[in-house]
Amino acid sequence: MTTDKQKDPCTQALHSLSGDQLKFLQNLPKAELHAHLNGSIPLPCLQALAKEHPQFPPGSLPETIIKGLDILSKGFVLNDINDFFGLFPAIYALTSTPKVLSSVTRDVLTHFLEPGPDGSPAQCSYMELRSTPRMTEHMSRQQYLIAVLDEIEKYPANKAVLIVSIDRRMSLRDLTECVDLSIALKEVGRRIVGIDLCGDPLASDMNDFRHHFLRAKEAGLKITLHIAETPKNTEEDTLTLLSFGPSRLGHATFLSDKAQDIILRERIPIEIFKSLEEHHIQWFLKRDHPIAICTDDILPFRNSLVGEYALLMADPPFGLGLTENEIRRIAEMGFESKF
Ligand SMILES: CNc1ncnc2c1ncn2[C@@H]1O[C@H](COP(=O)(O)O)[C@@H](O)[C@H]1O
Repeated sequence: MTTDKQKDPCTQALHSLSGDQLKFLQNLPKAELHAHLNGSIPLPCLQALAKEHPQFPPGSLPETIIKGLDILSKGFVLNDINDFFGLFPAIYALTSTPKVLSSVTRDVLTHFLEPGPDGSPAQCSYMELRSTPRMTEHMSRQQYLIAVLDEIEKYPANKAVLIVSIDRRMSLRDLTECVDLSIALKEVGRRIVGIDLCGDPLASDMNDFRHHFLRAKEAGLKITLHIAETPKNTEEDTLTLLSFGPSRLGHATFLSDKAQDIILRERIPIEIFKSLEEHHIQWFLKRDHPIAICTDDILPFRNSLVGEYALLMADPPFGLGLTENEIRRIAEMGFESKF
């Protein structure tokens, strides 16, 4: 019988490595450029939070949270992107106050930037954490951003920075507020380096968002965009997003020839998650195009940055069987693509 754990591609790849190979990957300096805060909370931290949540005394957890935690603890399998977005209301119900948000931000930064509980080296030495400012009954979007920034800024600037995510499902009013806040906080010296576009890949007409992304760019913020994430994303949508002048792209999986030409010509680095998108990593590598290996959401996907690198190193069928030199070069590309 195979367990869920054995089926997970990162775990399989890690298990297939020799001790020396694992050590090489653990000690390799790595940058994490694409991790969503609420998708990156280590599962045990979220479970502990549900147990001792100030808002939910024992026995009073709402059904949606219980169900969401159950799916996350069994391991989520990505078949339909809408099932994926359906997981977040349960997580959000647990991270709706500034205090809890600070605590989960600390947990995420600890997971990535501090040595592991078994004494293994930190997953990475530089992290661009991203998150969508969320207004709840307990906090404004500004309070949200300040809670996250206060934790990030406990680390030196060469270790941790924030990218503000804009959700494609946002109203223009909320989008305006998020961009205004990002610019204002950057201007007073807070550590926001860029703006991201995320959320349901098919929502909204991106022509309506262009003006706000250009405003952010003019204020010195870099732009990264989730782009061509599903086969249903149209060429028109992809070309509209490319017209924003992004400095990096997330996923970029289902590209038309025209979009590919622009991305290759402008050498726009791609943030890649191999466990999800095995087929196209080789395509970019063959063309010597800059990529950055990232985790995206370790909470539902049960991956890790070292696990993603193990997928590069492990021999087929568990990985791509790349050499140490090739992997070292890929890790360097991550640092070269930082904001
Ligand atoms: C699988 N790939 C993906 N594609 C698009 N958007 C994604 C995503 N993974 C995560 N998010 C976005 O990040 C939010 C959670 O983190 P924050 O609340 O911002 O910290 C999700 O609600 C979703 O909008």
